[in-house]
Amino acid sequence: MGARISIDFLSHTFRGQHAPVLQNIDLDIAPGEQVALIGRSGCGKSTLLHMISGLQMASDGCVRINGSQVTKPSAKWNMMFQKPSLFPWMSVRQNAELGLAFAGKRDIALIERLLAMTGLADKSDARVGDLSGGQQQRVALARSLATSPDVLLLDEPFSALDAFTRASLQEDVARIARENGITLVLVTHDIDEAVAMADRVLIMVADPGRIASSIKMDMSFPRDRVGADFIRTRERLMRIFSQLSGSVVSNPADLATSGGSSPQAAA
Ligand SMILES: Nc1ncnc2c1ncn2[C@@H]1O[C@H](COP(=O)(O)OP(=O)(O)OP(=O)(O)O)[C@@H](O)[C@H]1O
Repeated sequence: MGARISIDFLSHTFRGQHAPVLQNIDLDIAPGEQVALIGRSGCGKSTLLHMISGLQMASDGCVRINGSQVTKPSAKWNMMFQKPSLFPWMSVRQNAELGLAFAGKRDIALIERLLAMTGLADKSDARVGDLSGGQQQRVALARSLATSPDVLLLDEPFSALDAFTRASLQEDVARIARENGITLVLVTHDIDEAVAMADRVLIMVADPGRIASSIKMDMSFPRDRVGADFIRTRERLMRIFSQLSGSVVSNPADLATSGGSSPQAAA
């Protein structure tokens, strides 16, 4: 079942630097909620995600998952990155089993179920090195799910994929997380991705990195990307984003470019 993530007045300054990269992040994410973090390049999204995962500790404040302070990574809150770190010479099944194997466990039936759930049933014995980028991301997803995580933390996991593969993975990950009650935090540059997957979108701004706006996505799942609700919501997000960053965002996938002055307002 999903976990509650509480972030209490978290601030961070990297060693050797004067200005904080993150300042006073105060955030509560409900169990099973799916949250997308969007913001210009360099505003601190990945740093915040790494702090939620326990890969990095904040200089002030803390992250708690189900009330316990996060001090190190855990198989209960799994990260997925843009590049899935898989063993290319091993089979899909062997890679999917790795998370469990590290925990000293084996559950063949579970792995078969996860491979079916992630659309890899007919690829179990294939060598991972022979798969496409999208299929490799599916293997990484199956491996992450094998330890029954409470939380999935996704750092631009689909950004290297073509548009069709990306859309199908976005739908599958959102559905699987929903069906299993997993809390999901997604870092993305892509407004469409945020609207397609999230219950709530958080807009981060830079200098110092902070959450400037929190917007609920009031739409049912699965989301119809060409429907009026989707298009209206995407335009509303782009408008809020443009106001906050002081520069026009005309393309839903163009937050990757840096720029925009330091915003003050919170929508
Ligand atoms: N280990 C580090 N030491 C010093 N500065 C760092 C370190 N890691 C990140 N930074 C700086 O912190 C800021 C935020 O980086 P971060 O990667 O969190 O941004 P981001 O919003 O995820 O960017 P992007 O969207 O481009 O991935 C950047 O200015 C970056 O240069």
